[in-house]
Amino acid sequence: MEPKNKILLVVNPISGSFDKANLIKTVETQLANININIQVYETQGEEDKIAISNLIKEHKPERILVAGGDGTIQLVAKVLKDFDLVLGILPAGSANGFAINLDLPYDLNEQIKIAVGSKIFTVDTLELNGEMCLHISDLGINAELIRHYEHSNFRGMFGYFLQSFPTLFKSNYPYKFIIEANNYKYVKKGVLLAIANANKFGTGANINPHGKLNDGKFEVLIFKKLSLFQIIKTLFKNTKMDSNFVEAISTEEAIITCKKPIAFQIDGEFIGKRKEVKVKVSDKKLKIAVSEHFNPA
Ligand SMILES: Nc1ncnc2c1ncn2[C@@H]1O[C@H](COP(=O)(O)OP(=O)(O)OP(=O)(O)O)[C@@H](O)[C@H]1O
Repeated sequence: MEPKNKILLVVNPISGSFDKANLIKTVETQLANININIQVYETQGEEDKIAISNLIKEHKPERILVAGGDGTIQLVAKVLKDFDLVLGILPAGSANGFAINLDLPYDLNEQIKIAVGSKIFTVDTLELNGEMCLHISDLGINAELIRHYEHSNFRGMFGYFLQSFPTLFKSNYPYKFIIEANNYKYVKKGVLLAIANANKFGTGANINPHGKLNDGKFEVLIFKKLSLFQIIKTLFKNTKMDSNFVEAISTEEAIITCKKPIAFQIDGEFIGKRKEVKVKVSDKKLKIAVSEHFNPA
């Protein structure tokens, strides 16, 4: 019998430091069992957007699956701005911060079932200086850390830890941020300013308890000081944030400025140093396949 559907699977071969051959085989086998044919595209690290876009135009898949980390999900999400297609996610990055917010299971077979399933969740996307952001971006110490990490040979969570020590010593924190939002000008000092569409970092830490992926808003979070105790508490999923440590501004639009250029990252990808970031909720939404039990609380 002719396979009834076609699915495009976009795989990042280097994300999360593991070989994707087994993953691809498992997806192929499981979907062949339900008569779905897949086409695999392995990212190259350049010109991927145009290649994926051309594959969609040529083969007209009914759904896109992505196996990679936040950077790969974001890459595919950018392409999907031009197509009305649902995205299924097979988390295969080092931190998988965005997937954690969607409560996807750890088991690959379960993930595949969900990725081709019928429950769809529509999420907001943000525009930061015109660039798409799905999850969390920041200015300051975490972006600095990602910059060092990208220049190192380590991938995976361990890389973050190794890089954190030189980063902390080299940074010029605290920074002074001016945030124009809700018809108000806030002047704040902090080590890190995060722009959060979602509420959880890749560690599972709930840094933004008020964040909802589909509320038409985002939060600007100012982390005031580098407190080892607070950082450890945050990493262990503490949901009550101490206002001496972090402050949140909820808004639909914001202009963030600082006197000197500060390290800036979007969804885990280092962008460069910036003095101004303009943020707004985009009118482009993203449709994602989620578990039947998913509740966007
Ligand atoms: N074939 C390739 N060779 C080298 N780099 C690649 C290739 N394909 C994609 N990339 C790079 O991979 C990065 C995206 O990785 P991604 O964020 O998905 O994984 P990760 O960093 O392991 O996970 P996470 O973001 O969840 O921590 C991008 O910088 C992209 O340029």
